[in-house]
Amino acid sequence: MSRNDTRDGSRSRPRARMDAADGGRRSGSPDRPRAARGEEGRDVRASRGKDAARGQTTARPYVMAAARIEQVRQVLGEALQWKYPADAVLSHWFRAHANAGMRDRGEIAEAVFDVLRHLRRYRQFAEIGAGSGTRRLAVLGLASVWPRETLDTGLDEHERAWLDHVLSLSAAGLPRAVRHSVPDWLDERLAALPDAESLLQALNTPAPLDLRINPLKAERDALLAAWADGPEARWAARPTPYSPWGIRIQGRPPVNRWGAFERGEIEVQDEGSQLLAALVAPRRGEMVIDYCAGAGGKTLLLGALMRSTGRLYAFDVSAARLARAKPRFARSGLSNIVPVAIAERNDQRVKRLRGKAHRVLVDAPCSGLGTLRRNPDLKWRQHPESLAQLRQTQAAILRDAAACVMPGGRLVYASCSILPEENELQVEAFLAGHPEFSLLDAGAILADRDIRVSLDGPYLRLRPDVHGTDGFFAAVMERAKGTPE
Ligand SMILES: C[S@@+](CC[C@H](N)C(=O)[O-])C[C@H]1O[C@@H](n2cnc3c(N)ncnc32)[C@H](O)[C@@H]1O
Repeated sequence: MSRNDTRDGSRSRPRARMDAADGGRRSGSPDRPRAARGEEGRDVRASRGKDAARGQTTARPYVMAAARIEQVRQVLGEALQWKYPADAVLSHWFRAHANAGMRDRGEIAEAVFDVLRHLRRYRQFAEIGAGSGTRRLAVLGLASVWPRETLDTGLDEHERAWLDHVLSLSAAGLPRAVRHSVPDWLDERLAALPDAESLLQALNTPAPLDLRINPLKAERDALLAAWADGPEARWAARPTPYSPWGIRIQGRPPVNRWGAFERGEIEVQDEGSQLLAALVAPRRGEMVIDYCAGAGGKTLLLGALMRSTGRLYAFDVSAARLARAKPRFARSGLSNIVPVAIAERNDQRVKRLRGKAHRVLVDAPCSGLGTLRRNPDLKWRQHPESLAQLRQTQAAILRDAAACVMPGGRLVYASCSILPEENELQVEAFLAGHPEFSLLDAGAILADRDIRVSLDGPYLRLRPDVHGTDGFFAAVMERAKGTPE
């Protein structure tokens, strides 16, 4: 990892969550690197549950628990500097510690992400007590991963007393921003949303792993039936509630080593992202532009919905991200995708497509705050100034992308943010300046595909507490027929 590069491709301090949308960002191209998600190992939580159910504790010698606390402390020491996304820090650490086994990686990643999720509350706890605060954070993170008996073997008697004390404290009396561990500026914004408390709680709960079948190569029921009789059965795969292509599994299996993944029959993708492609509703033979294609998460489903016909441009300013999409495109069997690395403004290839596309998707670079279940560090890495910068970028991209839509064609603006300033307010400002576009009802478009999502108004607004997906927003706009390009 170069010291100047962040996951979102920006330099130095991250400005945006560029690719947060798919359960994986970094999650195929999962949301988070495999190692960081602990995918290579057993499911730590499931395994812990089994131990607990048997009334056993995992007998690890002192040296093992002490070493693990130190490992988590080291990773936290780097991650809490906020120079890089947490998953990049973990990947880097794992590369430097190649002897760390699969279970080690899973436990370290889980403890680190737990700390990032509850950082503000844990920091209050860590203030009480002596010694390294980062070590105490590591202990709190591991307390969510290990049985207490195991953890105690790595602690001295003062630490044990401290842990007894902080674990006995009730969070009920704490201010909401501390209780749910969010910065004040974010708490203020989220407070303006309906049911803020339940949203905050859901954003702090780790997400399940969502997969998507490739409709060109697989059929969901057949795949689920095959898995029910195979080694995959332990992951309790089941259909997602809304997406006709989605499969939800419990735990973190090494999906990218499964035959179905290698054959291009499945991808990792949050159900919300899948619904977004359904909303674009591309048809066979059309010309479609995925304007911010990134590593191709949505492009893949769009291409499959077009049955690999027509032309699907995958644009992005980041050639590196498009390069990461190429193996996914190859696995998928799609032959209608044309990846193009474009310039940020005034790109000649974009200009040549003025007024020509049936559908244009803008999956905008955004704060990614709808994906906090998977990327809890984003709430500490974003700030009001970075949001202001993002808003300008989003508005500029929307304007440029809109010019490519043909009269009678559709423009879909989407983000994996839950903040109105990146969503509804962007769309309203765009519509105010572009009277040739009008808003369509997202729920009705999904209903045409037999996807029934309860929505309040014309937008697709998904929330983890209501829909069980990451937080997503999308607006569908249609360009009036007969309007000049
Ligand atoms: C949210 S991510 C896209 C995720 C992707 N659609 C997926 O499903 O995997 C936003 C993307 O916008 C790209 N981007 C940023 N500025 C852009 C611009 N001016 N034009 C096109 N793409 C841009 C970023 O490089 C990033 O890959």
